[in-house]
Amino acid sequence: MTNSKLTARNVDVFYGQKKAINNVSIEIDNGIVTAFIGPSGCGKSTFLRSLNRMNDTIADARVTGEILLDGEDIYAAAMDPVALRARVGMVFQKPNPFPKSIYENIAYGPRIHGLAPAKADLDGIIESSLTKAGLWDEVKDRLNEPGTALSGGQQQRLCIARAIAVSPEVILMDEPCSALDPIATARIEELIDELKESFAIVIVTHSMQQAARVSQRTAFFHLGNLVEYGDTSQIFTTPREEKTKDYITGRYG
Ligand SMILES: Nc1ncnc2c1ncn2[C@@H]1O[C@H](COP(=O)(O)OP(=O)(O)OP(=O)(O)O)[C@@H](O)[C@H]1O
Repeated sequence: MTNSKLTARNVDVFYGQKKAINNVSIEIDNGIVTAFIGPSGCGKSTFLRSLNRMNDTIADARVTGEILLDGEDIYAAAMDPVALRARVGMVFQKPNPFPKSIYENIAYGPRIHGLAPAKADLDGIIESSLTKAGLWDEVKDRLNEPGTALSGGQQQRLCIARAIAVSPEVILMDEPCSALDPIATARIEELIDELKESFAIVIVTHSMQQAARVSQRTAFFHLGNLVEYGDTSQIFTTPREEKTKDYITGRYG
């Protein structure tokens, strides 16, 4: 019955003594885009990072509760965080290609994860990842040029191609369009819509218009709490909670 890819149960996240996420439980489904919205500082990015253990890289961050990927506890001792982050990939706010060629940006992941034993396999992964990210036609004749020489929107699509290259199951996107102009933003939004067929996608966004455009389900966070979670159309037309209503009508945030 359930199509749940990620399940969080009673998750708290602390930075030192400070609790940034309070008792969040949520199911994130396959085949759709889930948006996290809420005012600045409400914990959207913190919670997103707990879904692939990116918080492990922050010295005083601590996660309690349970997060399951296909029923498997991602915080279990047996879970390798590097392998986990290939399964649950991430795209950041600012495009961050490696200072290497377009080709090498994408080749890195498949190489370290042993996905491409021969050069032909790697070439195939590079082409298919760039194609899925909607960038192949623009870069196929310049794969040896630096990734950093691309436009901002192209760099972000390169970062999406890099995430796709290791065949993830989930892609987490933390405000992936905030550094992009409206045309590049529209291109990424179209891409997100196509990618949801193959991956569960979670996007943090400050833009309610963007959440309404790209997502099928929306989670509204406030002061570290998950206030309301439901179908995007319901959240934006008939929110159950007063706080959600205040936020979506622009009363605060
Ligand atoms: N590395 C950190 N160390 C200590 N506190 C942090 C750290 N990162 C975030 N916080 C705090 O945790 C809370 C949640 O921050 P977070 O960045 O997750 O919110 P957000 O909703 O994503 O905000 P924004 O929309 O502004 O990006 C805030 O009070 C923030 O100051």
